Amino acid sequence: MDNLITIENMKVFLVLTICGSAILLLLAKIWKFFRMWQSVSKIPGPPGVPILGNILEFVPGDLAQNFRVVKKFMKCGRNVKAWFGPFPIILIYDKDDIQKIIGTKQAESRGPLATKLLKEVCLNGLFSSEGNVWKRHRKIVQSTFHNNVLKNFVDNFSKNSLILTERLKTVADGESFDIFRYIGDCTFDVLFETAFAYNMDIQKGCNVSLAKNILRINDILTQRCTNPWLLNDTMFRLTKMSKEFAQLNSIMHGTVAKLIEERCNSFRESAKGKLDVDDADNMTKSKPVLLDILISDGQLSDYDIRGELLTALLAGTETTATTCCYVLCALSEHQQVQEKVLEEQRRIFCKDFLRPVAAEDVSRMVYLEQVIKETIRILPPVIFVHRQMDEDTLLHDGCVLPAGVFTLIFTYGVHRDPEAFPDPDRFDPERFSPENTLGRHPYSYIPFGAGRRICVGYKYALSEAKTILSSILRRYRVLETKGAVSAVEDKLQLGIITVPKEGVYIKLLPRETEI
Ligand code: HEM
Repeated sequence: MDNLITIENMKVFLVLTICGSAILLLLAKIWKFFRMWQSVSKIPGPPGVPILGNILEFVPGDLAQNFRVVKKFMKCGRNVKAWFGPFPIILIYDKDDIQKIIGTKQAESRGPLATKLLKEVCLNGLFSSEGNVWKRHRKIVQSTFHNNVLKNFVDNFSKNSLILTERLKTVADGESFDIFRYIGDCTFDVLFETAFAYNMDIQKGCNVSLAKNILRINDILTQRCTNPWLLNDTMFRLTKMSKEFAQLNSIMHGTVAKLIEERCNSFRESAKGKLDVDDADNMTKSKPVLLDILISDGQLSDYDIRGELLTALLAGTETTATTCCYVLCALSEHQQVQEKVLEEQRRIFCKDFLRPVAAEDVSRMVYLEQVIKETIRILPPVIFVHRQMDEDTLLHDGCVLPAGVFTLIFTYGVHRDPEAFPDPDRFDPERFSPENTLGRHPYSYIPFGAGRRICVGYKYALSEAKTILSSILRRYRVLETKGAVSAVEDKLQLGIITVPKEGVYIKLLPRETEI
């Protein structure tokens, strides 16, 4: 009997303990949510409806409309909150707060959501890794983008740009056409050659489906990132897109793994030693591609190398193509700027005006670089830099950004700050002249992000964009289109990359036909 009572008591005790712990856990969660809610509520934001918050303002699938909605939110303050049901999103535009958020050591994390979404494609690549894995990879990958390596790539940028200018002959008749398709193919060929030493020849009509796959993967990732329902794995698995994504991803991984294996075998057979990127002479002689340096470094497994190169494919093709398209669009509206770019090109190329771009030419294209910088101030190819803080952060207005909250630094808004850029809607490349750049707040211009996770490929991107644009502009004149920039701006998409779904339309004429 005594035993029975003890067992009964034990059962009751156990049930009470479990229930008590569950209640305590629930109370702790409610308390944490309440504290977060209290802090977030003090941040200005658009009025929402009870429970759903601002979710109804967004139209699923209409990324251009959603971009307009976020632009409207900017009117609420320098930092803005929006509620997606019980989940807040904080949009940060204030440059001092950005400095606190991405300029600090604890701001290395893009958070679990972004990491999870990108991991399937990018594995442990820089985009989707965190903590010590990211630190180790960043050091290695950064060395592959050394100046001694990049300067060898200009010949490749130039070779592919010349193929591009040949292709443009068929459409340069003064009629409007979508330039994105042409430049996009060029940036794919460039990346496959400079990363894998593999000639995809997408511009010549080969492997076109591979390029399409990569664009579609980016597109599906964008849809998931911007549609709260699709962020959930179970909901996503119920869609047709999920199967398509798995199929495309597996094809892309298979192709990239094969390219890596082939290059690894030939590299290891040739028994080349470790490539020292600081040794300029050796780099000029051996002309390594990104993959060679990763293999020779020996610290990353083939699996990790695959992740890094897939990341480069995703991060470094559409972004650079978009940049070039936006510049051509800006030049179509600002003819006097186009003329000034051409004057610089005449000074650099003189009598041999149509020769290929060489590495030394790129650093002399100072005004073209100003034009690129001003274009991606007004039309940034990547509009968000995403972070999730480990600790609470005090913002400039006394509000608190709670740890763990989904935080988006809205590049588009940052670049329209009249304190840093007076009359911010006006296109003026002089803003980036050496004198005018002096003293500007370091976090007021962030097309490539900032801080420890700043874009690892930004010098590569600028050098490639200058080569492509120089090759086009010396052969073709971009015809005037009034209001071209605002037409593109109106169709920018709220996605990973902003390029309008319908493309970027310009009109070209060969320069030799000009009177
Ligand atoms: C104009 C073209 C480009 C733009 C506008 C751009 C923009 C960006 C931005 C905004 C970020 C996020 C930075 C942050 O979180 O602070 C980023 C990250 C990154 N970009 Fe780029 N990018 C461009 C070209 C490239 C190219 C050509 C490559 C490589 C070939 C590349 C590779 C990467 C990688 C690997 C990261 C992740 C860095 C990390 O988390 O450590 N990007 N880029």
